[in-house]
Amino acid sequence: MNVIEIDHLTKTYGQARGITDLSFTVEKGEIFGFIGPNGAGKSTTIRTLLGLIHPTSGSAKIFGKDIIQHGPEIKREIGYLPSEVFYYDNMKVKDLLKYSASFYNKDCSKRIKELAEVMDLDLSKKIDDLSLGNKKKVGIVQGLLHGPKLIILDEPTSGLDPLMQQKFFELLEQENKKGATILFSSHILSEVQRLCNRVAIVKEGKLIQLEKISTLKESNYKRFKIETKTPVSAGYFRMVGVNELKEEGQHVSFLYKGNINEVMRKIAAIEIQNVWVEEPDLEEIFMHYYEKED
Ligand SMILES: Nc1ncnc2c1ncn2[C@@H]1O[C@H](COP(=O)(O)OP(=O)(O)OP(=O)(O)O)[C@@H](O)[C@H]1O
Repeated sequence: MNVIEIDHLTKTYGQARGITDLSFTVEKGEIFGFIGPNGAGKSTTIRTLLGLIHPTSGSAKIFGKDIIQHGPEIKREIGYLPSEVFYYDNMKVKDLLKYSASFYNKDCSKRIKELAEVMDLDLSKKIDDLSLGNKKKVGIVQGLLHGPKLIILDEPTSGLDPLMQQKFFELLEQENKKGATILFSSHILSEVQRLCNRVAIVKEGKLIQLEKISTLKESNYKRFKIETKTPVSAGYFRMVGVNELKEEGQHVSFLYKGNINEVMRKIAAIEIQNVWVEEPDLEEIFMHYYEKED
């Protein structure tokens, strides 16, 4: 079952491009990554899904229901963490969270306490006195307190220290195990790689790739690092499938995509000291997509 269905969604801001003809689906139970550089259209997509802005054309469904016709009903089952959180600074954290909880027809007080404990958030403090990271934690608790079926996170980790990021990810994994579907927007690839099953890559408002993280990593490039006994002649490894070739004396490195035997034969034909074949991280693969598309 699809929790999110985006169908040829376009949003323009006057003359400015937001997103263009975007289509993809997110299945129930997925942790779905939504990656792209600044200005790619991630927030525009999310804000459209939440009914905060209206699409110029196209449509989208959440839980099988049209986002415009059934907006308020859908939103009760969504937990949303915006990229930037703004609050009435004078309020205490617990009062703000109580107020947020009042929008749902359930008692969220126990869950608020649990979440605050996990995220190490002091409920008795005034919002005004909180650091940026702690304000972010308030947003996290606010987004999760009602046990939403769909969690939408827009660049959620900015401002959180590594320990808190880890705790936050564990929390998301627990929510996912309990059945929540997660849409996780980010420009930080390592966190998407760590958390998500599938990913949509957007660039300049358009979808350029939709892939399982495992496929994205496996079916593509391998990073070769080679140490030779004597310096190799310049361009020795320049062959079809080799990218980002760096030759520095006895050290050669490149990304390779293609028939592995061909590159192995090339390596075997010279005296080598050492060789490393690694999975490139998503960052490297991602940069490559972008270069290719430019
Ligand atoms: N209110 C607005 N008015 C005009 N243009 C806008 C508005 N909001 C977004 N845009 C434009 O739409 C495009 C997509 O922006 P969006 O904020 O959706 O990208 P993003 O991928 O979320 O990037 P970021 O990570 O920087 O938030 C950009 O070119 C941006 O300048």
